[in-house]
Amino acid sequence: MKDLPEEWKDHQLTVALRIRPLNDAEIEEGATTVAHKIDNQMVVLMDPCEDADNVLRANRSREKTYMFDVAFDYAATQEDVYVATTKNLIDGVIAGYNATVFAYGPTGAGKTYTMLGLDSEPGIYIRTLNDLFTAIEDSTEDLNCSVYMSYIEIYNEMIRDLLNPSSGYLDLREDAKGEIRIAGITEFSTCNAKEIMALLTKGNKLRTQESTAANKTSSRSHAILQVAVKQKSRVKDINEEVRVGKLFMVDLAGTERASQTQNRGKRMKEGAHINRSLLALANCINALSEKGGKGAQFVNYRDSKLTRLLKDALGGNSRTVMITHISPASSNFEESRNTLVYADKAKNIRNKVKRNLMNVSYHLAQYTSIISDLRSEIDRLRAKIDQQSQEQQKGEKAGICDIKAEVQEYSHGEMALLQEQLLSAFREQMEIRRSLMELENCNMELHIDTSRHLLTISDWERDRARARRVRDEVTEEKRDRGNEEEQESGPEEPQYVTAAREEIGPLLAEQRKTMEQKRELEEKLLNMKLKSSKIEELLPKRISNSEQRDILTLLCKVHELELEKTEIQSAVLCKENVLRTKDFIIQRHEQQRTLCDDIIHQQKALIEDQGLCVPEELQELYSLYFGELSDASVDQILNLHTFATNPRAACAVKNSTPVCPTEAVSPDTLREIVSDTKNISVIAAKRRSHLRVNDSNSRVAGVNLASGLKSSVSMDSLVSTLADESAEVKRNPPRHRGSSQLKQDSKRTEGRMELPEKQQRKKRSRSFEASKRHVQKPRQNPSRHPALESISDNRLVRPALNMIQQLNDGAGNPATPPVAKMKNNVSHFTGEVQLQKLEIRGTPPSTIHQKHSNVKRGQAIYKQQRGPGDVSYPSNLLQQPGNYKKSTNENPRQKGTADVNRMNEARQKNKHTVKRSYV
Ligand SMILES: Nc1ncnc2c1ncn2[C@@H]1O[C@H](COP(=O)(O)OP(=O)(O)OP(=O)(O)O)[C@@H](O)[C@H]1O
Repeated sequence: MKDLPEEWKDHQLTVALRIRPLNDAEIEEGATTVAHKIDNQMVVLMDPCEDADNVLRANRSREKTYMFDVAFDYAATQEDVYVATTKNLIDGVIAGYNATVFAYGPTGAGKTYTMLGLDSEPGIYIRTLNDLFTAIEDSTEDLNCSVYMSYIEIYNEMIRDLLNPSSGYLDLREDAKGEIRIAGITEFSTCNAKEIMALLTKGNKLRTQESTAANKTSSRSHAILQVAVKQKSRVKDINEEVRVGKLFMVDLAGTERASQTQNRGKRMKEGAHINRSLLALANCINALSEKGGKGAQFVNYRDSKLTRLLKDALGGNSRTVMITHISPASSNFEESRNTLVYADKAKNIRNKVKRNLMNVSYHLAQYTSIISDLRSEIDRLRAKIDQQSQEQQKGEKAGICDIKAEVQEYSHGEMALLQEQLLSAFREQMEIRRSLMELENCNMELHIDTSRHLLTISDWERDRARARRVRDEVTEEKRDRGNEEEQESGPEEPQYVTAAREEIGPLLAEQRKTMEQKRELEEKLLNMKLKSSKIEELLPKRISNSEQRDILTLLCKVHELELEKTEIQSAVLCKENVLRTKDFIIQRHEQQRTLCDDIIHQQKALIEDQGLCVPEELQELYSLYFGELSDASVDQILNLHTFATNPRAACAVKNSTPVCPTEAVSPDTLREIVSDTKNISVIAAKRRSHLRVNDSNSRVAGVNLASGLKSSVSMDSLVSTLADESAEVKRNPPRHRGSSQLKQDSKRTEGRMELPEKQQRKKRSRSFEASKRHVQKPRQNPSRHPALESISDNRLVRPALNMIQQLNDGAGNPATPPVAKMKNNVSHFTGEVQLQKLEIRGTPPSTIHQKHSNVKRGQAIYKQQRGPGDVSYPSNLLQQPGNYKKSTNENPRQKGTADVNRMNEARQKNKHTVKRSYV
């Protein structure tokens, strides 16, 4: 599958600037040109108030230069703008990436002109669609491609389908993956550019446009044209990959000042909505530019439907181009300056773009049903084979004449036809099963969404009830004191709760729809099963020769292999879930640990600044902490972890076997690892000695260190399993060993590794490696599990088809008995499946334990520092731990992010202090 260059994926928002020509009204009012393009990237904006005769040029600073990715002025044609901004997004969309182009700027600055254009000068919409279809036609890849188009407008914060206006106002919904969707939107599937143009024209006629003083054809809404290119392989397969690239083209309404547009009544209300949503957009741009797309600055997309819809385009998975528009006129100086400031900020936004590859995902519960179906199918086929063999034996006794007749009756061609029919019935069944699973997935997502909304509402209701209770109590008290005051009304329902209430209805309707579709598919599956059993009945009643029996056996085998594959996929899915959870835990621990580190560093600086004397026990903890958390120690532990997860390297060390230089772990690395192993043993021994000291001496501040160090004990056991040498270190805790001693130990180990008496183990280790290498195929997509990667190579029906192909090929070739060849294939295939099983391994929990122990230790030190001493801490420092433990009133959906944000913010605030003291 064709991929795009790396720079495409880590993408900085492309910002273009277009200065339109002065219009008649501006010329009439005597406006001068204040915005000039200097070169292809630079523009200058001059303040019209500047006095040209002032030789000292006191206002010089008001002449401001801006740099953009590309700049156009009145001389630029529509084609120039399209080629420089949008044309090169098309390849990406076809390759399965998202892209967005949006026109931004004040009213009358030329946004609609750029996006839609005129009949004689078509804009970006039409040019892009034309080129998109041409590119699809020219594509040489063997893919089934379909193009879907939708066109909506956001008018007064309401979404209207421009291709199906009768559908009323539509709702926004966030799916389980956090993607924003428009519920009930009409997506037209088209196969030619003409059709899509007709749809576009139809939609444009429906877009809300009015005349204002600033623009005769002012767009009163934001229009979003979405084109999705969906491609899948022509070969049907349960592991089939679907590639979906989406292109959003957005023509925003323009910012406007009531004085400038002279709007009243309805127009003014529209203007207020437009300004509000554009303000939300500007806020998002501000927040995103400050964090450069990476930091922890909270970006509030929820403030308007526009920002919710543009969430991916601004801060997510999309390559985005912003075409900013300004008027060159002096009368529009203020608008132009504001627009340029935002456009300048937007340049800092960074997006990570990833290909939208949807491996047809399977729901876990569905696996169970498929597995049991396949099992019963196998049992049935086996029973049939047994029965046929018995009958054959009887038949042999009955007489050879009957068999001959049957053989003639079922000629070779007929048998092949029956096989083909059986296999295609089986394929169709798998297809239906896949659709069923997709529906099940979809249903599950809808269910999760509904539950989440219900949770949001119930949380809010609970908070409101609590607030009401408190208010009632206060009112009661006031009344008792004779203070009769007007009763306050309760808090207003927040927007996200109202949105949740609104979204529940459509979600339930959607669920009913998917259930109905599921029922229909189940019926179809039942019919398919009946059909295949009828085909089987057509097979010869009595197996007349071994070839026929082998064909049945092979059919059985195909089912068995399918079953194994399904089981493997199911296991992978489970494992991925577990890994995802582990990742999350690690991430949380990492953040907590960093926070603890910062606090400890600050507290230590404070103690040192104030010249306080630290209890010996705390001092010991400090040295242990700084020693262990130094980068070197962590690297060693990580190395050890890598090493421990590599069975071959572990085996080599255990057996002191030299490793072949061509193999994955070089002797150097191995030596380092052995030395690391020993260093870690030393650390572990130190820990134990501290543990003993703490057990006997302390419990002073109620710090249960033992619990914090539990994981280090498990680390010890890991070390002892890996290297025999560590046992020696354990018996004799090397408290006084220096680094030179460690080096000697390491050399000794090296020497031992050269000993020849472990030849046999070495051989075993090599043969294991050979089998492993066979499994380790190059990874196409690093985000996928390697096992899944290799499974997708073994397509469902391909082995069966190959076998039949071989049967046909080998028919006329006496040198290659077809069935024997097929058997070979089957056993090879079975071997592959077994090796795939070997590939699926869990992640040893040592990483999590290690991080967990670091966090615990950080917390222990923190507690000791905060103990009953009389040190006065700065208030921001005292707030931190409380902050991240405290439960918040935020929307539960945002709670996790809010916690993380708070922690990062706290870290950010304290960073420079830490640097001053320690770096
Ligand atoms: N580059 C250009 N060359 C020639 N005419 C232009 C150019 N840009 C804009 N115009 C003209 O200026 C007028 C206003 O442009 P347009 O309607 O595109 O503005 P807009 O930014 O979309 O405004 P609004 O936000 O109010 O919808 C139109 O008559 C348009 O034809």
